[in-house]
Amino acid sequence: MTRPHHHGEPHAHPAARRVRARIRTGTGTRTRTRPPTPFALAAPALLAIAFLLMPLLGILARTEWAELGSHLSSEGVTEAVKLSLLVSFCALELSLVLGVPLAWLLARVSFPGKALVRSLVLLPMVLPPTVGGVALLLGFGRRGLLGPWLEETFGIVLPFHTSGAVVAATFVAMPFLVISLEGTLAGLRPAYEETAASLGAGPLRVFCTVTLPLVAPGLAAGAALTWARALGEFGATITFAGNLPGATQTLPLQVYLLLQEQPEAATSVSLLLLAIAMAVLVGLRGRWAGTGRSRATPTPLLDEIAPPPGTPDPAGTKGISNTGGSPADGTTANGTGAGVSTTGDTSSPTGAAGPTGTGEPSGPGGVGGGWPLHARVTGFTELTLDAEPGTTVAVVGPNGAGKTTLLRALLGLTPRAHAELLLGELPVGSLPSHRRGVAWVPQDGALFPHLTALANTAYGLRAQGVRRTEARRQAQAWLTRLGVGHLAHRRPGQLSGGQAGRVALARALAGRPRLLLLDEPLAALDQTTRAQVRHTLRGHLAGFGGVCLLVTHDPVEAVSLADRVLVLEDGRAVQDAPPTEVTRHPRSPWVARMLGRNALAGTAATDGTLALDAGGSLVVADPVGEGTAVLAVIAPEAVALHRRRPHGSPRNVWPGTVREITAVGSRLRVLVTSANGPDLVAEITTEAAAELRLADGAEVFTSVKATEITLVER
Ligand SMILES: Nc1ncnc2c1ncn2[C@@H]1O[C@H](COP(=O)(O)OP(=O)(O)OP(=O)(O)O)[C@@H](O)[C@H]1O
Repeated sequence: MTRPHHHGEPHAHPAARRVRARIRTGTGTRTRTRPPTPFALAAPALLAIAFLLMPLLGILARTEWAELGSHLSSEGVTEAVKLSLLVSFCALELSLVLGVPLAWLLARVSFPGKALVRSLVLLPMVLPPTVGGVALLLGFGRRGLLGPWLEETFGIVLPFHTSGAVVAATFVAMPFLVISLEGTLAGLRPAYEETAASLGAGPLRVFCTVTLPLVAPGLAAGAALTWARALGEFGATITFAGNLPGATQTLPLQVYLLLQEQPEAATSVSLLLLAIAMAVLVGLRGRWAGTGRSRATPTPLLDEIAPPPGTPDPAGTKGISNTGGSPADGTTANGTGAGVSTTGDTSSPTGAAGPTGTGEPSGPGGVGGGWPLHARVTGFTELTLDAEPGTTVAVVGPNGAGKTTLLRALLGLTPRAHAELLLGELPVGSLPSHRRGVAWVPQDGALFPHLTALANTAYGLRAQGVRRTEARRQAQAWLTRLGVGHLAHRRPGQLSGGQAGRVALARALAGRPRLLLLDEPLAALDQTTRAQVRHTLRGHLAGFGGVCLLVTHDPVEAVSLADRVLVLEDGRAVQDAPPTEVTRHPRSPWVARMLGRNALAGTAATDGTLALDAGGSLVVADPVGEGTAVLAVIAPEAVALHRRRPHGSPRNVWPGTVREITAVGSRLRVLVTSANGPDLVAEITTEAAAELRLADGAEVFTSVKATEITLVER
């Protein structure tokens, strides 16, 4: 073998060996040769490391280890330690109280001057702390802007008081918390919070039960860093709060003092602060600035099979993950509440109780007790939609047609379209999303990763004020009904995609919505599984008493699950009809093709033929009025293929080339493109294909009988 080998060459240059990186891959470890590091970069980089290391080594070298104990236990130092702990923890608390809402504001709310506010947050990080101290004096000092008012109204004098040290430490340390948390919040998938709102949770509840637990690891990292920074604060403290033993003389100030009187003791205290700072940094391992790290990997919805090996951990358990958060149970907040309210409530989705009034999962025909839908949507998507209770409407259309925009408009989650929405007698279009009673199951389910399947399912009921035990009982019943009752205590990360999908559906239905929005519930499934799950889903939808809108790209799903198919194109409804009607008379080339039909757009000509928009003409059996714009729909089975030009009755015949052959069950679909005629898909038997010796690139003729062409007015 002549290939140069990389392992263990006896004569390889050591430097060359050094620059080889071992790369871990899914299948093992392989070596790759990196370009050598330029000396001009490596040398100053090493110098920088030495520069940073030297002072630390200095402390270690000069520490009198034998005296360390006595230095650290001296009265002044222990007093300073206590004070430092008090000040740093108070500063952390204040930073949390003020900084968490500020981070949320920066991450979630658009307002003018946001960039300026962000700069203001960052300012204490770059400002010399002594300048910060001066600024604090001028703001909160006795002769500052706010100082006299604080003193007169509350009797608070910050300088020379421990509270002053807390203010100084908060001023310099809080930015670390805000920046860290803002990054984590910005990386959180909005689907979790949006789904929580669609289940009836108000913004504060969503923040406390979904947002905070999901960003807990990022928050903890930011808090640790903030605390460490507050503990080490010196410049602003001494300038603003003074150096008063027992009141404001914290550890860093003590170090400064000791340096003049007792340098060895100063070294010992410095070592203590250094050890604490190092411990915090090692504990965080660079996690604090982790923008976007708290993303949980979405799980495919309604997938019956386990995710394939190598699928990223759905719980997002690596790095700063969502699962590391405190297990805030979505069912613990909120007190007694309204329970299941019934009539007259125009603002709460709890009006949608089941006919039994118990909110118990009911059999087919009864979850919502019947909520007809009337929606008038304006904006990017423009349409009017009316549907009787229990109707499932499949929303189909090409990419970018406005399907998601329609769903988000009905949820009140997009400024791009507005929906006047009437559910039963209730106008909900002007209500915030959590008060509409519109449940949404996004494509990946968006189960809250920090809650069990049971708590996920109970979430909507709890948000609507149902008591904890009752909510859990109903949630368990829903899970059981959807065949996942035995998985109630598992977290989403421990569920297969299909199981997670069922839980997501149970969660949406348990919240007793008046309108159910499903976004491609079967998209992630393989064909066989899809058929099984479609059957199950049909059963569950039959039991839903509201209207269900189901976005799909799958024609079989649209036709088999829905009572109506709404075809969207460019934000407009081009057809809204029962599946049989859409299949027989598709009103747009796109939907015809989606349903496996050939669709040729054209205009009726004087001689009874059809002038095709793409060029050429078509002989039809039943001509329509001259000038009428129509769509000629041709089933693939009606397209015949020939090796030689067919003779005989007047037929539509075009020469073409075979471009693609795909198997559909036991038959073959053949795409034939033509320079002088339309591109057509023909469906033929495998025997016929063999007889014609069809292969990619084969020259053939396509023919269509005039009687096989259905004309649909456009
Ligand atoms: N936030 C946004 N700002 C501006 N344009 C947007 C925004 N979201 C979507 N669009 C645009 O609006 C149109 C409709 O988008 P929408 O997501 O509703 O389509 P869709 O039918 O759901 O498509 P797909 O099948 O690809 O999911 C697209 O042209 C899209 O580029």
